[in-house]
Amino acid sequence: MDFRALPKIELHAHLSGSISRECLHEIWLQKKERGETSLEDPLVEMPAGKFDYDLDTFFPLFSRYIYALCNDLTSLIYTTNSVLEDFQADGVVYLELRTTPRAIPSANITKDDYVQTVLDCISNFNASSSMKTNLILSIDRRNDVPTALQVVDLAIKFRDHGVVGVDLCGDPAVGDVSIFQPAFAKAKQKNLKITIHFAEAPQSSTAKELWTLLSYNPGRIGHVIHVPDDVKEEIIRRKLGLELCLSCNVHAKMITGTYSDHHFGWWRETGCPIALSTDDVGVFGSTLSNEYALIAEHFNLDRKEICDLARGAIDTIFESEDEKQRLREIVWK
Ligand SMILES: CNc1ncnc2c1ncn2[C@@H]1O[C@H](COP(=O)(O)O)[C@@H](O)[C@H]1O
Repeated sequence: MDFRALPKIELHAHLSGSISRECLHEIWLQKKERGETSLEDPLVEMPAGKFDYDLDTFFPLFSRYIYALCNDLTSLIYTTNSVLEDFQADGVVYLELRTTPRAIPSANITKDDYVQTVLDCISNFNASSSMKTNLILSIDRRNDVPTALQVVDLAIKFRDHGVVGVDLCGDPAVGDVSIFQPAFAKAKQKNLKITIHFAEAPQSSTAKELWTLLSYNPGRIGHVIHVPDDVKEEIIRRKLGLELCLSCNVHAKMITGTYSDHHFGWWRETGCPIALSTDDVGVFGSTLSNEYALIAEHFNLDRKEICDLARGAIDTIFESEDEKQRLREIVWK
């Protein structure tokens, strides 16, 4: 089966984590030539073939390196366009990209400018391509309440310009998620969709945390690894959309075992819509077409089952019935 040609839906991709190493290298070369960076070459910092980032080494990669390199308007535009091109080249027909609004004071960029710039790239790309992209704004678990509310306010401000929802992401070892209640309540009240990183690591999977997150009424949840039985029952009862990221979970050792041990096998039987997703293709190196190939190989899915899986994700997109209909016509049966 040609997994690249298979029309696919990607619902869990972090913008900064989706930038290819080649793209980071190009940015670095340009800055180096202009004497604007003392950072190490991305191809040395993140060597080709190295994907074994775990949760301890993964998050600092952004705060210490990728954000330091992509720190002006030119690099934000260049990397966003490159990410969009990469998803389209991989056969993605509908993309929900997510990003954490980031102010870059050294370049005079506010969070508002950041979101506006990413949306401009998306809107230009949408106008000239068959792939449709929407944006989700992420709250980071490290945020305080005012910062989280600011993310929701930006999502409200830009909702008619391509923002469809808000996300909760970031290092699962950090933060108390119960403080975000006002932010998610406001998002819900304004009819924004909600997706949440859910039970990613044992320390972020206490009953208290998971029931608190479910009380925010997410339409989808991501990763969904360390889930106790009563919470599983509730997820199935609500038929929540599940964003499952196979290679990320294996490379980062977030699951025990390997591909064939992934909880995709368990959730598959539950009737919850599943969107196979890449999470951070720039870091973990597995495109969405490769994720489908891995699922087919390790769970023995035939062509019809793969097409059904790809089609199933349509039900859980944060978009209109018209867009769902467009996708139902182009995703293979
Ligand atoms: C293991 N998977 C994950 N779990 C939790 N948060 C993740 C993540 N992968 C990425 N991020 C979040 O997304 C940011 C980078 O993209 P943006 O700058 O927002 O575009 C990271 O800093 C992290 O907060």
